[in-house]
Amino acid sequence: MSTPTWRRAVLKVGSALIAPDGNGCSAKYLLAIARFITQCRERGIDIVLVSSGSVAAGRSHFDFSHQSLPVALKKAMAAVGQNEMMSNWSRFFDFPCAQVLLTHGDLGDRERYVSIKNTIEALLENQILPIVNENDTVATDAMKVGDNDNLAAMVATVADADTLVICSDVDGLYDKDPTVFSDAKRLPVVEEIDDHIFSLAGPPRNAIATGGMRTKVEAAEKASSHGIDTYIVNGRDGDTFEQLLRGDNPGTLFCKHHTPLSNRKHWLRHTIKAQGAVVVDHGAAQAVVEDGASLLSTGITDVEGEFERGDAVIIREGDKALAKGICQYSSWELNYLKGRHAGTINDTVEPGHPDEVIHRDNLTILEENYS
Ligand SMILES: Nc1ncnc2c1ncn2[C@@H]1O[C@H](COP(=O)(O)OP(=O)(O)O)[C@@H](O)[C@H]1O
Ligand SMILES: N[C@@H](CCC(=O)OP(=O)(O)O)C(=O)O
Repeated sequence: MSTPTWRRAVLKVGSALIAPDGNGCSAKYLLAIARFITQCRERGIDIVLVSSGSVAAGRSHFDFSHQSLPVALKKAMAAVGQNEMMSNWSRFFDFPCAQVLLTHGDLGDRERYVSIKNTIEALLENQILPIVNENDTVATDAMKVGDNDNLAAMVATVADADTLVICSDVDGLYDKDPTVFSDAKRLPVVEEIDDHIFSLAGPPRNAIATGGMRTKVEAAEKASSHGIDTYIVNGRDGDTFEQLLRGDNPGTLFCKHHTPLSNRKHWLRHTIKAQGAVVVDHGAAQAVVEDGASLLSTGITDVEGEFERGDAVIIREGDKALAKGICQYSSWELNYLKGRHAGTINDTVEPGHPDEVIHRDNLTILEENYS
């Protein structure tokens, strides 16, 4: 029996595969995907499924035909459709499925992140298939991921997967949108995701889809920097899964980085959202980026936005975002402390509170080519 060399994979299935006609739940493409999931499990590969389709599944219960959906109605569709999407999946498996609904707010909070990690681990240990979606009912603009490609990459990180497979309605990333240009060519392998790769990725053409190719490349960037190989494949073509099971690449493979970021640095960089910024002078910028130092109050020239102790902020020099980290002081405290000598902090704000505004262990560099 041939086997891909995966240990644990996250499989993302887009709305177009759940509801090829734009609403309801169909078995048309899911049968082959479910078979693939079962075959992977039989080969000892753990699978976590990230499934879109709750809005499309719930759409048929509402008398609404306009193109643009009011937010409350979309959430209502997701609430009723989530149930149907879950039972649609369950009927293909003779093992139990678990519903896991997440928001960016959950993944961005370290305590909840660890709780999600432990829950997924416990489900997998007990041969239960976790089926993840965004919790659309509660997700607001401030706390949502917004698309399931990026959510799948975050789930791959939290689940400690080595492979992410994004199943869509195209064969992979092309040099231009193949649904518009008949001469578009597929890129079988992407070694490095740079601005050129992002420039190829366009929006979706399908009214029920959310992200298009752009969010898939964003997901691949998040995953590969965590040491996770990412495939974009065509979930409409049953042969895709035969090829994957043989260890072949039927779509586009985005290769993992060989020196991935640690779990914590990756979470800081790709999961937690910055609530504000601290602007620093040249000396502080050099110390943080080149010498790996913590950020002290002396080098801070300005504070932007309102944030609490423990929030993530961007460290900027002028317009350049240099780093992101967890700030040990609130914005109002920093407005008082900026430019002051670090040694005075304990006395002026709170005795015993650390001198570092952002400790180097809680900081990730965004601008590697600083000079
Ligand atoms: N360079 C590209 N290569 C492939 N597809 C592209 C590209 N640019 C834009 N697209 C569009 O992205 C779509 C896939 O994204 P989307 O519709 O959001 O799928 P899903 O519902 O699976 O998330 C394709 O059908 C295609 O129209
Ligand atoms: N959470 C939404 C899915 C959002 C989404 O990213 O959809 P898609 O672009 O089809 O993967 C739903 O279940 O309908």
